[in-house]
Amino acid sequence: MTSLQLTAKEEMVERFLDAASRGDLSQVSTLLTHAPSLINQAGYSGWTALMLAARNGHYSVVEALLSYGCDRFSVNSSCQTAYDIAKFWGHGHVSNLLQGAGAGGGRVLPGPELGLQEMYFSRETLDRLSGRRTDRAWLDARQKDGNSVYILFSNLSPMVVSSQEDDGTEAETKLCRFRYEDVKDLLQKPSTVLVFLGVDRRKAPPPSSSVEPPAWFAISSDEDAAELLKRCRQTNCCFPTRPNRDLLKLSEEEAGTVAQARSVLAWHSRYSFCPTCGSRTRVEEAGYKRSCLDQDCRSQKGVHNTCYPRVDPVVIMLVIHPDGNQCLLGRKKVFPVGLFSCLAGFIEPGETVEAAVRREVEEESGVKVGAVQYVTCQPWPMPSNLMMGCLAVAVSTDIKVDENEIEEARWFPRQQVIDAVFRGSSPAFIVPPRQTIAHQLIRHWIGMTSNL
Ligand SMILES: NC(=O)C1=CN([C@@H]2O[C@H](COP(=O)(O)OP(=O)(O)OC[C@H]3O[C@@H](n4cnc5c(N)ncnc54)[C@H](OP(=O)(O)O)[C@@H]3O)[C@@H](O)[C@H]2O)C=CC1
Ligand SMILES: [Mg+2]
Ligand SMILES: [Mg+2]
Ligand SMILES: [Mg+2]
Ligand SMILES: [Zn+2]
Repeated sequence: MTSLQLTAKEEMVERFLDAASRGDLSQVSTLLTHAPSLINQAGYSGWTALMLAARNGHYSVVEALLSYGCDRFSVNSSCQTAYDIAKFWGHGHVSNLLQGAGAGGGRVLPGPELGLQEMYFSRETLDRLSGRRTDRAWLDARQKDGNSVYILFSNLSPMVVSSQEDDGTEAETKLCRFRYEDVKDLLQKPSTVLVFLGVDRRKAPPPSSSVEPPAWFAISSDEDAAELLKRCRQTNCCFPTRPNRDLLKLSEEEAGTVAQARSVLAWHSRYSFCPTCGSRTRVEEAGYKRSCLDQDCRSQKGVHNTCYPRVDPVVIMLVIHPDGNQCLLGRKKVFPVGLFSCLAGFIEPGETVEAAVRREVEEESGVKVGAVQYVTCQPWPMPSNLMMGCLAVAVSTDIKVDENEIEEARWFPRQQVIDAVFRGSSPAFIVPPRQTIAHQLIRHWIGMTSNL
């Protein structure tokens, strides 16, 4: 009798799932009225009625199942929700419905924001106007213009002001902005470095107007930091001391400006002498060139990239397990407790992006990588990296870490990664902050539904 009852129940689940899959709204409703417990039953590979209806784009069935209170967060054996499935199969109306159904509830699974987001440090609010860098008269006029904006750096940190919430927590960090009159004495000092960053795109006047949009400059000063702070009329201003953390608190717009300014200033601080002959150098082209003062130096002849700001290319990669459902993350000793991130490494001379990915992954984790796909990049001004983000597919899975670089590396199942990104109740590990390309690559992978 018991086995007969079980068979009947299994048969009912099958009919229910089949009706959802075909989009048979009346049968779905009838079955649910008689047996409400069917609603979250799963069949083959953990597929529920909601997932099957979503797979085939049956909007009204999805709507009915949601109104009956089905669990839209349940996942199949590939850790995909009905939302993932609808999105993958291009049923935008269904994925929007599933997305909207979550309003008010805590988000625990990916939403449409999982698409690649604008990368922190990459917003270009200034038009660099590189053609103007040699126009001395124009630059002089812009420097003295009362609308021009100066940002002040000490020891490669920009002066910022942090506002505080009532509860004492830090709300926002903003750049302190200065006018020509506030800094003109600093501009006279030989040790000061001045960089023209560009003109404000947000304040571009109509084409017929003769008014120019505000120009932005970065100043690096070796004056005592406490003295520099006195120039600001605001209280709570400071020069942050931990760029990797503190510079991530700026708005997207200011972060883009700081990325440009800090990278150029970091280059000035490292290249004050000619790398070719050791002579002194002269700053030219509005802070974008340093020329050797020795006329006979080889750097004066032919193409010499030592004269221009340097950028170091770095690969950063999320390595996917051959089963498609786990990714490889590692931690360095210096990371905060529990934090795991993508592996990364400097590209070596004469190396392609793909070869650097394969070499760094094998060096640091012992895992061999096959296919490599470029995804996106991020300027990382600590001091001047261009992070090239890739997805890489592993062809071996045994881990043997290089303890000089990495403390630990592990394969993390997709569901654990989802929980960590969306702060599930007890995540197995901590992901890097949203401002990092490592975070964005992880989210990108979660948003992919490669196993469907
Ligand atoms: N935005 C993000 O999400 C992330 C950014 N990063 C950044 O990427 C960069 C590279 O990552 P990392 O794992 O450290 O790189 P690597 O794995 O290549 O290891 C760095 C080490 O390699 C040596 N090295 C080789 N070539 C260079 C070079 N051109 N410049 C500097 N050092 C070199 C250095 O050794 P030695 O010092 O002994 O000479 C350095 O300590 C770091 O600056 C890091 O801040 C990393 C992860 C995430
Ligand atoms: Mg390495
Ligand atoms: Mg590394
Ligand atoms: Mg390396
Ligand atoms: Zn020289």
